[in-house]
Amino acid sequence: MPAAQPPSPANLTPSDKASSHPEFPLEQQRLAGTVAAMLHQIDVWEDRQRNVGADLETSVTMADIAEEHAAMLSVHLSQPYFGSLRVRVGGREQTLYVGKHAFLDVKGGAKEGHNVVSWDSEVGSLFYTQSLNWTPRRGGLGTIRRRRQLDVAAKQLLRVTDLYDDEAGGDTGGREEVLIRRLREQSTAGMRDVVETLQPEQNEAMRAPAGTPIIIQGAAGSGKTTIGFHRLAWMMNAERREHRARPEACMVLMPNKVLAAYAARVLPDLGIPAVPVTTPEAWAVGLLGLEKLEVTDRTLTLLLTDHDNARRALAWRRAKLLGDARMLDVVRAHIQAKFLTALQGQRLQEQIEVPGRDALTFSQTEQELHALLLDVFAADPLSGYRAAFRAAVEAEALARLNVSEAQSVSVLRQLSVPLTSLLGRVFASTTPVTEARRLLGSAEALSVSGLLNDREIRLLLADPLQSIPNPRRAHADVTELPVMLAVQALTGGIGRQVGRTLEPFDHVVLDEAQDYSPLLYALLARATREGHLTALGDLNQGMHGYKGPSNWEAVQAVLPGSAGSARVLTLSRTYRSTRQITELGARIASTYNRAADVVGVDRDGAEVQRYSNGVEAALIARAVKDAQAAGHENVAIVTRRAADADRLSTELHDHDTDAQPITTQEHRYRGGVVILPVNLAKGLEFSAAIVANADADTYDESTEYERRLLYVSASRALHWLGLVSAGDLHPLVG
Ligand SMILES: Nc1ncnc2c1ncn2[C@@H]1O[C@H](COP(=O)(O)OP(=O)(O)OP(=O)(O)O)[C@@H](O)[C@H]1O
Repeated sequence: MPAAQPPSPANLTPSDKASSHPEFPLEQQRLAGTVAAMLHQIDVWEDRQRNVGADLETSVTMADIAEEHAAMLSVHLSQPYFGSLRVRVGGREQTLYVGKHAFLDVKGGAKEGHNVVSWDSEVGSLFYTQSLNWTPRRGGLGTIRRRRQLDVAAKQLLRVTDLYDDEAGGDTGGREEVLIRRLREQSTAGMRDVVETLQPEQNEAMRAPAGTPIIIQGAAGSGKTTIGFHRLAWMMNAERREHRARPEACMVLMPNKVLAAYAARVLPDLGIPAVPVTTPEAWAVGLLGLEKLEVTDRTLTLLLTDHDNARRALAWRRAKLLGDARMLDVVRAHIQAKFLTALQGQRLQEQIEVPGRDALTFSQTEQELHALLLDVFAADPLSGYRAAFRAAVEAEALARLNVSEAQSVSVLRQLSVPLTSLLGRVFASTTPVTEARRLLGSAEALSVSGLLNDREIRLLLADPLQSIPNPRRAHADVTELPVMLAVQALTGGIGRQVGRTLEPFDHVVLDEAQDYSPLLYALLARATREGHLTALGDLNQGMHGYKGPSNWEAVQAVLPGSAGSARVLTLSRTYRSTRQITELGARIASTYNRAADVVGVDRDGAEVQRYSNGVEAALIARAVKDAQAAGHENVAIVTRRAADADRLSTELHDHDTDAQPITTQEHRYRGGVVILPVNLAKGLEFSAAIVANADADTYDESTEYERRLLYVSASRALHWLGLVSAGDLHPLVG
């Protein structure tokens, strides 16, 4: 059944029956008034003659700031708002308009002004909740009388939909109607914002008190990633006060670079284009200063290729233990012992010249240095032991020599060389990669903390991955990377590089959070302001249980919060796909996940199309044509492996089908017809998806991991899904 061209603001016109709402003309008038008020304000800001201050410099600054305001507001002229709220406070009724950007209509005045409140303000939240009462800041009781969605595009009102109306008996069902209209739209080449249709439970998760670490748990398509980005934007609002975050001081971590680039496209729409988006591995190797390091996942290779169950179990348990949060203290105890040993026999004695004073000597005995280092360990500095020890010795010198502030620069310069050489003797041999491996290869080093029992130490010393080759280049395995990062964090520091110093991130968002170890969480918590980590994940979708936490409690335990301890918030509905696609996905997921019963938005679509028993490339080409004939431009062909995608993209040429391959992390998704392996498709979504090789040979039915991959492949489509096999289709989807 070919899908009709789904409606979108672009192809809706006011002549639709939507304009039949009795207040449509009134709202139209109001919109014209708001646009005029905004235009007037933009003119005022752009008029450099008006923005004059006491002197030239102040005038230039004022004019620049005004121009910046004008530029920010101009972006929102075409859609000043998307909804309104009729509220009653203290016996007075008022209508508030809600948009993506706040606007204060100075000229219009408080009464008939065309003000717009921002979606991420406290008042804006009232548009999304289910509750009908609230306590305004000034006290008293506020009541919601009406919630109204206003579809606006290109300064035109397209549709008026009441979501709740006191006078019409309360809930109108309009919220679901608006949501379904939105979900019928075609996919784009980037993640979209959902500011206009945020659902109540998503709104609540997004607005969990700032300063509280949160873990958003939800099934595939429940909007976790989307909500994580919205929370980040919400964190930038001035109303968050001391918790307010700066875009450039935040970080988003996505599981691969293709997804990172796809998701980052939502940032400008949310008004936060400057947020860095990267992957945990890229961030880790960058911090280690080893950008060329190849990151492997040899445990995964072993789990997929080795049939010796005992060895597989050993590899799994060892990887789990490497990511255990206790490893931070294991590393800590080991390197502290190492540095204290290296300090033995060291002392410092230096002649210092200070003009106008007799020759001075600054000296530190081994015992004194030892005491300073213990103080540094106790302070647990963000900058790491090395920098903090240097600062401690310098502070000691300035205090002992009792020099003026002006003289201190010269004193520190004279101390610099001998101090660097002392630091070299104590810390130099500790590079994160070698030290982590030294620790993991020594029973003695592993036992220093007293945290690991003999069985655990033996497990870490074992090498179940022996048979899996290592690359020729310098490499690190994903399972050992967090231990290396722990060495780095404690010795050289961890956080956001600002010039030559490290500062904590204002806020960090971690996607696919079920695939990262508690140790990584402990390190991220260290690198970030307290309580400012948002993790998005689904324990049921875990592809890499050996790397991830066994439960969210293990993560909560290592995430301190300044405004409350870590909370797990669950999103219960899924939004991505039509009923037909959601049902097929649920069938696959139910084979490994008893909690697979997710509630999807009930949206009807095309039947799932099946193509089998023929020439593979010809069948895929036919599926692509069918998807396009059904009106879908963004079509993905999902393969099991990158090599299949490369081969098929060539073979498809013989069938007049051009599919762009996305087979490495360096490729970017730009829309159109693409062909990509399932590991790079995770997190992406397309109007139509075609699962290539959807058969039991490719996705081994007896292996849970393979069934999980089949689920990921089959759950990428919004509207149209095709399943292809040269032979019979996989029993789970046939
Ligand atoms: N409130 C909403 N309004 C409109 N669309 C929504 C809403 N919430 C989610 N969506 C849409 O649902 C789809 C899935 O969202 P998203 O990718 O954030 O989910 P996810 O939980 O991270 O999925 P996965 O686990 O598969 O990565 C996207 O197309 C998103 O735009």
